[in-house]
Amino acid sequence: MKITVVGTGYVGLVSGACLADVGNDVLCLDVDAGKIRILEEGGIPIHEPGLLEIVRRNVAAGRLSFTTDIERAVAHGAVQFIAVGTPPDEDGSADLQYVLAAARNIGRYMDGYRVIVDKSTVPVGTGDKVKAAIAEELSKRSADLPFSVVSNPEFLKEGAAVEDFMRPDRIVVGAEDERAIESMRQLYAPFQRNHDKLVFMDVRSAELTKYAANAMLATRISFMNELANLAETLGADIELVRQGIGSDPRIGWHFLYAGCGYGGSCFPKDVKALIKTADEHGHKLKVLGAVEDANEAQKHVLIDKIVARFGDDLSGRRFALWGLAFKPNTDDMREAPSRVIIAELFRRGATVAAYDPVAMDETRRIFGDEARLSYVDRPMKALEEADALVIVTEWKEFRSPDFDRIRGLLRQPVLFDGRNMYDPAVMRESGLEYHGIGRR
Ligand SMILES: NC(=O)C1=CN([C@@H]2O[C@H](COP(=O)(O)OP(=O)(O)OC[C@H]3O[C@@H](n4cnc5c(N)ncnc54)[C@H](O)[C@@H]3O)[C@@H](O)[C@H]2O)C=CC1
Ligand SMILES: O=C(O)[C@H]1O[C@H](OP(=O)(O)OP(=O)(O)OC[C@H]2O[C@@H](n3ccc(=O)[nH]c3=O)[C@H](O)[C@@H]2O)[C@H](O)[C@@H](O)[C@@H]1O
Repeated sequence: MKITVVGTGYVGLVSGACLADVGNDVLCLDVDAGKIRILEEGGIPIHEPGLLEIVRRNVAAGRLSFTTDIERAVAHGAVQFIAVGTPPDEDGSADLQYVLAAARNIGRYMDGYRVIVDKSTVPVGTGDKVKAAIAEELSKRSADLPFSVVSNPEFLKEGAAVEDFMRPDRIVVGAEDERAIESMRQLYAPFQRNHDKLVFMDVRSAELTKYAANAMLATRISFMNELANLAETLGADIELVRQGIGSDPRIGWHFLYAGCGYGGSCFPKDVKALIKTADEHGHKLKVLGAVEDANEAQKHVLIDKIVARFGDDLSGRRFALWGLAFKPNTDDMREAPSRVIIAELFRRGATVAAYDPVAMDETRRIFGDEARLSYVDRPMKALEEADALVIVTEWKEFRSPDFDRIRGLLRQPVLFDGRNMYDPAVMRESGLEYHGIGRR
């Protein structure tokens, strides 16, 4: 099938590469010429495990190419995926300018039937706006061409995006005409060979399904974070509580880890956007409001612990920080808890020596020439002359460090673990003063 993907970010590039990998002829369009240049030179603009190999393989096979030429991109695909950003506007609502610009471009240049598939996360009703934008462009040039608008929200996780796209739990499709339903069935056939994963519904329900999924996951995390803080006060251990409830299949094991708050490009913005949509329609989503507040507070939990241990004035103190990205296996720093922690340490006069396997360049871009922040190329180097170690992201390489060395290198053997990576009993035996989230 000939497919165009508009937007070569996390979702667009992964979708385009994976759709090419099953034999489709995919053209990816981006307005960011810098990104297209990187792709044309054989690189990828993001860190995503497995993605570079799949991109190179399909480019070499002639099934995947890149362009900034809008007209060519619209001419190429019978199916046009829209996978552009929907960042939060000032009031928390999703900013649809990129989605609607992509839709207008399609309306401006299409020359025959097109299925326009929205993969961006968009508020309920956006399908209608996309339809209207395309129709308006068609009418401007008096073209009477048929098209269908489909909602096909994406559920991939950064850091596991290729695997998630290739082996989805479900494929949600909001489509309201037979021609579009048939196209989507054909397109996704290679991804559901062992059982039917396609869930068809109307466009509005599909749009809401995406927000419901992210909001539910964010709710679980905030719930566990609040319980962790309570457990700590009560002398209980949240990790044991997690094991005690996760085995109930009605609750399940996933997304029950307490930590120093959720970040990333989606949970924070999607929770806000859903609250805003509800507000606009006279509904107050009380639970989600609390989920958001709890998460904002949770991003300060490590700072509260540091202040309780070292005092509010941290001038002259230096902290080693392991993990900058909002989660492991990505260089994405959007809404990363590390940003709040670094800023709060600076505010109190401290300096930071940071290590992250892949997100240091991105951090440099954000903090610029900041003298109080230094970067090291190995985790242990961060510990030299540091008053304590603060772990913010649970990269695999932090799982089993040499604790004796950590104790030996730090000025004081204090460890703040924002992701509950270690067993407090083992830490005590190692002579480290351990501060986890909700541990005893
Ligand atoms: N990042 C993630 O893990 C997931 C994101 N989503 C959703 O998917 C959407 C895209 O997210 P990301 O891939 O993270 O965004 P991103 O910001 O990484 O990439 C978006 C890309 O679209 C390009 N773009 C903007 N306007 C364009 C236009 N008119 N024509 C062509 N290209 C254009 C930008 O230059 C950029 O490269 C968002 O709505 C997001 O909520 C959904 C599931 C997972
Ligand atoms: O819409 C999206 O963009 C995506 O958002 C999330 O994916 P992502 O943000 O890439 O990463 P997650 O693994 O969900 O982690 C999000 C945040 O929650 C935190 N988290 C996750 C799980 C957990 O148990 N505890 C916890 O604090 C992580 O540290 C991270 O900061 C969803 O998991 C995807 O299904 C969805 O497609």
